[in-house]
Amino acid sequence: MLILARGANYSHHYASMAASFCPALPHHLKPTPISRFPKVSFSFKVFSSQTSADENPTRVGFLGLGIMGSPMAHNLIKAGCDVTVWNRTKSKCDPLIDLGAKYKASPGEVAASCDVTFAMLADPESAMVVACGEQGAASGMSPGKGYVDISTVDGPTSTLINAQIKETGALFLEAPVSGSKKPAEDGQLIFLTAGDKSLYDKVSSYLDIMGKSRFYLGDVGNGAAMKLVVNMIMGSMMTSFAEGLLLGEKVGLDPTVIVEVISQGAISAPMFSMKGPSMVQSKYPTAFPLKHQQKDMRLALGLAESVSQSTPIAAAANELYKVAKSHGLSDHDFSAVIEALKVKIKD
Ligand SMILES: NC(=O)C1=CN([C@@H]2O[C@H](COP(=O)(O)OP(=O)(O)OC[C@H]3O[C@@H](n4cnc5c(N)ncnc54)[C@H](OP(=O)(O)O)[C@@H]3O)[C@@H](O)[C@H]2O)C=CC1
Ligand SMILES: O=CCCC(=O)O
Repeated sequence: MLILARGANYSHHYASMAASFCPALPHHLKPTPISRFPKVSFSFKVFSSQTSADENPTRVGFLGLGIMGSPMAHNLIKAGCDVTVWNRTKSKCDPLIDLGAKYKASPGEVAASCDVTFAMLADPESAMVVACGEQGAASGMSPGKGYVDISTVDGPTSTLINAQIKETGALFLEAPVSGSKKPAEDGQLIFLTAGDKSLYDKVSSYLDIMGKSRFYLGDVGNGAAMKLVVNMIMGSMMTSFAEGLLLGEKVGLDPTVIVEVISQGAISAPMFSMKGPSMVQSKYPTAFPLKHQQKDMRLALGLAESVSQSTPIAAAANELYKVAKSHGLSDHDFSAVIEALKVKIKD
């Protein structure tokens, strides 16, 4: 029997379910008060009252162990899941192997040895090659298995990967996340999923280990679109914030006070409060690399183009990210875009 429930009301039930097949759930994943989950959610969380440990996948693959993938895989291992990892740069697997993860030498071998495989890759190109390239995950897929791509990519890329995975008889779910390095470490990500509903149901307990909420959005492409819309807004907000800080400073205001004033008013946002103090000191410790934010602006502009939607603010913001990249700031946090506005034009 399927039970449909508003997310907030059934958090205890979810944690119990996760606990049922990931025995060593850490304290924060044990059944918790409902305050851990959003009070209002426009999505329904869906689960089956008949779900049991036996019906759930028990061997989990994880491909791509960068800033996000490493802590996400770490949380699965900490929760007692049977995790097999792969990363292009093998050394990034070592800390997880030390924690008990298994290792395979290619995405295809991971997929062949696991029931469900998650992938967290940099961009459309790497997501494609890891899923569909030689020795890619698709080469190890077969009926009964599932592939969950968490990377931020565009809808057309996701659709191509879906088609390749489906040809093997396996299921596909796109599941990009909102939330950055710290939420990934804390298991507080927001999953924006679309694709095979039965795979969504099958992996929901894993999503609940890595995240605080999840949305099922229907057909493949909707998760990617939601993620790109959110990140387009975020990228434009950051450039606007940077402009304001620099303008304020130039007219003699203390930028630290500007950050404080903003934090108390209608435009307060966690992003401004978290990143503002370090931006004021021209420090950009990387949580979300600037090159990925620029990639997301580019993909969002492509999405807008595909439906003839005007997005002039995002287009202008994208130019600043491009300038910042050309100044060698790709691997800094995306808040380093402020440096693009400090660049002096030579006489
Ligand atoms: N950081 C953040 O705050 C967030 C990021 N995202 C999105 O998540 C994804 C991952 O982000 P993040 O972890 O920050 O990025 P990182 O740059 O830290 O990690 C990228 C991963 O992709 C792998 N990779 C890159 N190119 C290739 C390739 N050609 N073949 C195989 N593997 C490749 C890297 O392997 P290697 O280690 O060998 O380089 C690494 O595992 C991106 O799509 C990003 O937009 C989403 C939400 C938040
Ligand atoms: O894609 C990156 C998102 C970063 C965030 O949501 O803080």
